[in-house]
This record gives sequence, C-alpha cells and structure tokens, in this order.
Amino acid sequence: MSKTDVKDSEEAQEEPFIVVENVHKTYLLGVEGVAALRGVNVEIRQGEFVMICGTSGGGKSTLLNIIGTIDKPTKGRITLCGKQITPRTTDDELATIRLKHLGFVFQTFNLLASMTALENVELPLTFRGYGPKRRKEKAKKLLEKVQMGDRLTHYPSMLSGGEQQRVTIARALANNPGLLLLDEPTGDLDTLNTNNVMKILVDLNRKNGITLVMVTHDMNLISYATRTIFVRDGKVAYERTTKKEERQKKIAELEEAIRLGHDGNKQTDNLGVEGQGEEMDEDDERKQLLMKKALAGSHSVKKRKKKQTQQPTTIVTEDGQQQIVHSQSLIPICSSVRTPFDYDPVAFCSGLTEESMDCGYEIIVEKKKDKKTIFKQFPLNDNPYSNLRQGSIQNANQKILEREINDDDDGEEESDQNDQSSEVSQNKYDPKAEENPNPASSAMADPVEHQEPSELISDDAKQGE
Ligand SMILES: Nc1ncnc2c1ncn2[C@@H]1O[C@H](COP(=O)(O)OP(=O)(O)OP(=O)(O)O)[C@@H](O)[C@H]1O
Repeated sequence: MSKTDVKDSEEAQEEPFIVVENVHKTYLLGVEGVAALRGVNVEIRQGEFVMICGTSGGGKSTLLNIIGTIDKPTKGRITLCGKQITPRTTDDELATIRLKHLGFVFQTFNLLASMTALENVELPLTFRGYGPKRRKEKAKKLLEKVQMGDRLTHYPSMLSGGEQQRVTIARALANNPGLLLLDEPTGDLDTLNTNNVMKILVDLNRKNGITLVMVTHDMNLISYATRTIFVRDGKVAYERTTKKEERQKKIAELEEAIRLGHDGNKQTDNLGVEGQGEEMDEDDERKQLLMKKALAGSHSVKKRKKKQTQQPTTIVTEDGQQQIVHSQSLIPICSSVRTPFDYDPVAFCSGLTEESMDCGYEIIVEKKKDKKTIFKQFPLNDNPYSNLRQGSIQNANQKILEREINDDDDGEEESDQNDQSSEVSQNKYDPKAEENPNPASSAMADPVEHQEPSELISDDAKQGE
C-alpha cells in the first residue's frame, strides 16, 4: 500500500482499503472494563478523505488508533493493506505495517525539541536506512512541500503551532505512506493555521492520492472530507457523504481565504491586533499571527496589549552599539520561542527580531533595573535554551504566568522581577540535566517540576549583564 497514482479522491477506488469488522475495544481499569468501541463496522476506500466526528468519549480516537494499529481490538477484525489484523497479530508485524504504510499526525505535535525541523523529518528516514545525503534531500523536499522550506534549521520551540504541525505532516510523509491518520490535527490551531493545514491535507488527498482518516471536533471542516463517520457511544451513529459540488466549493473558498490572508487584506481580528495596512511581507504576517496566538492563548491579555503599545526600545549590543528595537516585534515572537521567560514582562524576554531572523540568530533580551536593555545573540543551531526540556520550560512558563496573574501591582512586579534577575545570574545551566530526547514523556513526568525558572538559565545569559 504505497502511494498510488490516484489523481483525485472523488475517483476513489471501489475496493475497500480499510475494513473494520465488528470491532470492540474494552479498556480494563482495575477490575472494571470501559467499553470504548462496541461493534464498529467501517469500510474506507483508497483515495478517500474520511473524517471521524462525534461526541467526546464516543470512541473516535480509539477507532483511529485501532485502524492505525497503535491499539489492538479486543474483538473483531481489521483488514489493512490486504493484511488482516487480529488480537493475535504480533507487535513486530504491526510495527512493520506502520513503518511501511502509515503516517500519523496528532494534535500535539510530538516533535523532538532538541532537533531542528529538518532533523525531525529526517528521523523516520534514518529508520528506513536512508544515508545522510539522501535523507537530507528528501526531508528538505518534504518541508518545502508543506511551505516550510525557509524554516529548516528552526527548532520546534522557534516555530508557531501551525508551523510545527506542518513539520509533523512532513515527517509523517517521509515514508511515502498510502494512509495518513490524523487525530485533531487542527485542534490547537487558529483559523489561519487551520486553513493552511487543511489546504495541505486536501492537496495530499486530491493531488497525491493519499488516503486520509482524520478525527475532528470541528464541524466546519467536514466539507473538506469525502465522507464523515459520526461515532457515538462506541458505535457508528451515521455517515454522511459530501457532495462533490459542496466539497469543491469549500476548497475554492479555502484557497480564496488563504490567498486573501497572504495578501494582507484581513488585518484586524477580534483581539484588537491591528495590521500594518496595505501590504505585509511574510515576516510581518508571521509576527501578527504569533501575536494573535499569544493573545489568544494567554490569560494576561491585558498586559500583553499594554506592552504592545510600548515605544521602540534602545538596546545596547555586546560591542556597545546602540540599536532601536520595536518591542512590538519582540513580544509576539518571544511567546513562540517558549523560553523560561516567555511570560515575564520585565525581567527577561527572548525572541527573534526581524534582523536576527535574517542573520540566523536568536536573541535573548534582558531588561535591567535602569531600563536599559541588553541582548545576547546565539546562533539558531547553538542556543543553549533549545536544549531545555520542553516539560521544564512549560512548567517554568506556567509558574511565571501564575505569578504574573497574581501580581496586579505593576510597581511591585517590577521590583520582584528585578530581584529575580539578579538571582537568576547566580544559577548555572546544565545541559546534561536538561537533555531529554523525548519531550512528550518529559512533560508527563517532570523531575524538575518545582524548579524555579531562574534555575534554567545559562551562564551565557549572564554575559549580557
Ligand atoms: N487507555 C484507556 N484506558 C481506559 N479507558 C480509556 C482509554 N482510552 C480511552 N478510554 C475510554 O474510552 C472511551 C473512548 O475514548 P476515546 O478517546 O476513543 O474517545 P473520543 O471520542 O476520541 O473522545 P474525545 O473527543 O474526548 O477525544 C472514553 O470513555 C475513554 O475514557
């Protein structure tokens, strides 16, 4: 079941490609059983784009995981690429099927934090025995396919949610899968990013003939699918086939929305983030997107808005030169960088400025007591913050955010943070302690959960003082 020559999913093959027959799944919780699926029958043909919708807890993800052989049915049968999967199919056999034929995309991007976008996409190719040169070339092409060709050396923490999801899609395509399984791939994305991701998915389905099965809660998306399966209480409640004209219209609207978005005609959103007016280049657009995301995702909207109105800041570079930086251009980006200081409005922020993006540097900015701002720049590939475990960073951010919310008095806040900044400089960064190739598991079991953000700062940051 490798990628086929099907040109349009509306011409999906008649032969069922995935057959789910009377599948039951019961999870054992202690002595009790939780019936997640209770006799599901589904057939999916090659070249279809099927969405799975339904009530929360209805069994959507369980069904997707069983189709993807991540989970085994308690009872019933799956046929996938002509091979029957039963409760007796061995893990090795399942792993081989997954490696050869399936691609997965989840709501949480599951990219490895210590690897660049390119390296993340190269990873499955390594498992398939590609040599370094071929691997890089292919990974680059895949990233270009998802419009991420200009972010090859970015670490996940430097990418917006939509960009991370596009890297995940590129990675999922590395094995030339015939079937892409997606669990809420747009669940964490705003409208613009959702549009971009949906356009990529629709193209993969229509132009490359990849079969897609996608779980979503978003009923706005179902017209992109050729068919939607509604799951309730562990059973298929009903199915809906999208009319060809409806789908074409929806895709045409999507393409138009993306075109308008890229032209910069939709510049004001309901969060009050104003656009630049007429023409925006790609970087402006990216910053605005990040700003919108930062405001949407933060409890401290008021403070962020206040910061947004700040005047340009004079910063002093390490060689003593003065530079003017529009703090506006730093703030949205620092929230995407996810350093331990993301939410700290005064003491530290970190980000990519317009200039730093051009020259490939990430900049750590520190505001001092006397309001002078000093910054230190790290090459994108050699930023000690990139090696911080994602779990630690998130926890650190959370702590700062909580402190910020609890701290209503700006004056007190500033002095607190100034105290903190001097405390910070006494701590050392220990890359070994922080290195962890599996950010997903680190986020779950984080041994430094109670560590203060200041403990995560490198010695390098001190040099800016
Ligand atoms: N590993 C597990 N152990 C025990 N129960 C589970 C497990 N995974 C899922 N369940 C239960 O099975 C049922 C179906 O879960 P599932 O995640 O498939 O639902 P869903 O439709 O995807 O829900 P949601 O839309 O909220 O993500 C739920 O009652 C859930 O609590």
